[in-house]
Amino acid sequence: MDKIKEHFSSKVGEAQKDVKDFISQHGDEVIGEIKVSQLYQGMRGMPALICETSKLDPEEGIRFRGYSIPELQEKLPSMPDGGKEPLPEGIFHLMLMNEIPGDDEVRRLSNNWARRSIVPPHVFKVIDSLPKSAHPMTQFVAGIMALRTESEFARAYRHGIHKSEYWMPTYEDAMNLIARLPRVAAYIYRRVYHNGEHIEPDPKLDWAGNFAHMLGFDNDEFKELMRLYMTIHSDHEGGNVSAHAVKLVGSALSDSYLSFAAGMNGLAGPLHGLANQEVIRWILSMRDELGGGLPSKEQIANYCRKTLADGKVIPGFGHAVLRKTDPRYEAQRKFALDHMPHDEMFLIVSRIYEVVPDILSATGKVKNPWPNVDAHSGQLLMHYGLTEYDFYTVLFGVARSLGTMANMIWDRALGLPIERPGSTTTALLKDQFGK
Ligand SMILES: CC(=O)SCCNC(=O)CCNC(=O)[C@H](O)C(C)(C)COP(=O)(O)OP(=O)(O)OC[C@H]1O[C@@H](n2cnc3c(N)ncnc32)[C@H](O)[C@@H]1OP(=O)(O)O
Ligand SMILES: O=C([O-])CC(=O)C(=O)O
Repeated sequence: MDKIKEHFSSKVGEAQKDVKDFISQHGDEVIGEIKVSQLYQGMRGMPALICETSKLDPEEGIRFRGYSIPELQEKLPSMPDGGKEPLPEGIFHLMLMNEIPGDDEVRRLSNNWARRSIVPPHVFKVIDSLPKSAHPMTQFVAGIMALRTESEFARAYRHGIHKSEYWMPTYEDAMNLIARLPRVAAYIYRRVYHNGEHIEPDPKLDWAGNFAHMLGFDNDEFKELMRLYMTIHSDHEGGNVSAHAVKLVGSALSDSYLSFAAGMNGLAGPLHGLANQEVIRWILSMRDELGGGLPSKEQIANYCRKTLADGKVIPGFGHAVLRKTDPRYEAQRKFALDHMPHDEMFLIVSRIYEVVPDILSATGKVKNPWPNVDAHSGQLLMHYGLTEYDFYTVLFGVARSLGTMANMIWDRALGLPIERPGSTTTALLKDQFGK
């Protein structure tokens, strides 16, 4: 057993007992009521899941195991040679172990993932069999499904593993998946946008630094951006579409590959992760229509009104839970202010921020007029030359493996059952409430 697994293993027994005792003491307490309207509104506001790794507060935004993003930027280890941004290895350790790691623990994770990172050749063949025009998320999901031949959980289950040990092969699958995703993602990027000129991994680099390297961006500032990007996109409590899909599919004891692919299919929807590519598409088409340059506030306002009149959403704004500017947006804005305050796209994104909330509020129906994480990420990537926005959601997907896989290991360790909520019909509800 590797040291990381041993460390996790030491936490399992106590956590199992803690949850069991808690349920036996408080299992009958009532935590809320459900309104009819919530059944028609995407179950908004109904606590229905356990997710230990992070919690979203509507006003404050995300906290990972209790820590806000600025706190993580201060407390999580960064690169030893003057790095400022948190290493994604650190947030994974925090989510899995519920402890802020030290430099040694983060280095151990980097090395562990580097050792696990070899992608079997058939995965590349599966990706190569798709047309290059297939959306990068289609290629990504195909690659993840092809990786499934390596599932240790599927193999162990077939051989009759005892249920108390499910978390062990799940840990192996989760760690292997996280280790291999950057290579799969970079392969897709180089295949589609750089004539298939692939770049070999550099196992001496950290996980995000190596990812940037394989994508073809060896500039140190871009690597720092990738570390921040991977950290802040890693998790957003349990109910968002991608995390919930991973959890739901995983609850049927589908392995990490099947479950993560399901989550990625959800992330590829334009109301969820794909919004980050839609933001850049929307800005570029606004700029084209206005003949280039920095649009005035009035021009942006007119373009927003036209978008709404056409029955479309303004991408990057609004949120199902948040009721203020997303702290992930703020972290990215700070990165832009520190590194590229005069970048034209940044100035456009900033001006959009000044205009859109009033326009969305004026509709009288949008519950949160403020920007979310997706309103900013594309601008930062564009600045460093990663301009192929159809690829952006793949980056988001690689990051989301950290939270969803930490959760999956815990779900198996706690022996959580198959998910099976009830459903009802409008006719039955009408009967219940006297028509
Ligand atoms: C990583 C992430 O997934 S972050 C979210 C990324 N998605 C986007 O940025 C897409 C744009 N935003 C949206 O579509 C929404 O705000 C969502 C999907 C994020 C949240 O949806 P909901 O919780 O249903 O939002 P809300 O309750 O405020 O919706 C009420 C109405 O306002 C509309 N609305 C919400 N946000 C927007 C927006 N940005 N532009 C236009 N209309 C909006 C909804 O479409 C809905 O209209 P309807 O009553 O005609 O159907
Ligand atoms: O929380 C949500 O519903 C969407 C979101 O911001 C995320 O998953 O990062």
